[in-house]
Amino acid sequence: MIEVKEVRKRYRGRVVLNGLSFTAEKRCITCLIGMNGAGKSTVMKAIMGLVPVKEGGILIDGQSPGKAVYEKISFVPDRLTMPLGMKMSEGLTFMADFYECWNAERAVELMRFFRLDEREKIGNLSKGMAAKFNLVLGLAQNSDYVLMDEPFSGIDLFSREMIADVFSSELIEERGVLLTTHEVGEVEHLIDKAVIMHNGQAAMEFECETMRSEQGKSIVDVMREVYSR
Ligand SMILES: Nc1ncnc2c1ncn2[C@@H]1O[C@H](COP(=O)(O)OP(=O)(O)OP(=O)(O)O)[C@@H](O)[C@H]1O
Repeated sequence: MIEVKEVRKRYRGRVVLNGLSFTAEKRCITCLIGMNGAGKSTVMKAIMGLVPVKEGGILIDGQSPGKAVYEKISFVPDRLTMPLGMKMSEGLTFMADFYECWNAERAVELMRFFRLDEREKIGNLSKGMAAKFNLVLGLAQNSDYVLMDEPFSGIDLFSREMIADVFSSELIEERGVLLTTHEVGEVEHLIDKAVIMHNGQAAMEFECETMRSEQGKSIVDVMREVYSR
C-alpha cells in the first residue's frame, strides 16, 4: 500500500499540499482528481522522491522511500523524458540496462500492442505515440505499483481506448495503480477509488462503485459537491 500521511509542501512559501493524506492499494486503480494546480503532479513526484517533502510522511508497503522501495514503483510522468535523438529501440535498451526490474518480453508485447515501431526516433513520435511509448517504459517494469501522471492527455479517442484496455488487462491486475487525469467522465468506469484534492487536502476519498450503488453519484457529481462548498 502507498500511504501518504499529512504531507505538507510549499513552493517558495506558497502552500500546495496542506496535510494531504490518502492511500493507494494493490489490485486497485486509484485516481487523484483536482483542478489545475491542485498539486496532483507534486504528490506523484513526492512519492517518487523527485521533490523533497519536509513535513508528513510517505510509506510504501510500510517502508520509507529509498532505493529498494523504488524498484517496486514505476513512474510514467506526463511527458517522455528520453533524449529525442534516440530511437525507441535504444530507449528500451537504456531501460533494460538501468532497471533491474525491466521485463524485456513484456516491453516487446506492449510495443506490439500499441503498434509502435522501435526503429522510429523518439523525436519523430506524435503526441499520442509518445504517450504510448511512455506507458511502455512504465509498464514493462516488474513493479508492484505504477504511477501515471495524465496518461490520457492529448490522446485521440481510439488511442485512449487502447490505453484503457491496458488498465483492465493482466498487465495491471495484481499491481496498484495511482493515476491523475482530467478526463474523469471518460475513465470513470476504469477507476476503483477516487481521491478528490481541494485546498491541498483530500476533500473526499471513496470507492467509486460504493458511491454509485449507495448514493447514486458519479465522480463528477461528487466533484461538483466538493468544489461548490
Ligand atoms: N517547481 C515548482 N516551483 C514552484 N511552484 C511549483 C513548482 N511545481 C509546481 N508548482 C506550483 O504548485 C502548484 C501545484 O502544481 P502541480 O503541477 O502539482 O498541479 P497539478 O494538480 O498537477 O496541475 P495540472 O492539473 O494543471 O497538471 C501550482 O500552483 C504550481 O504552479
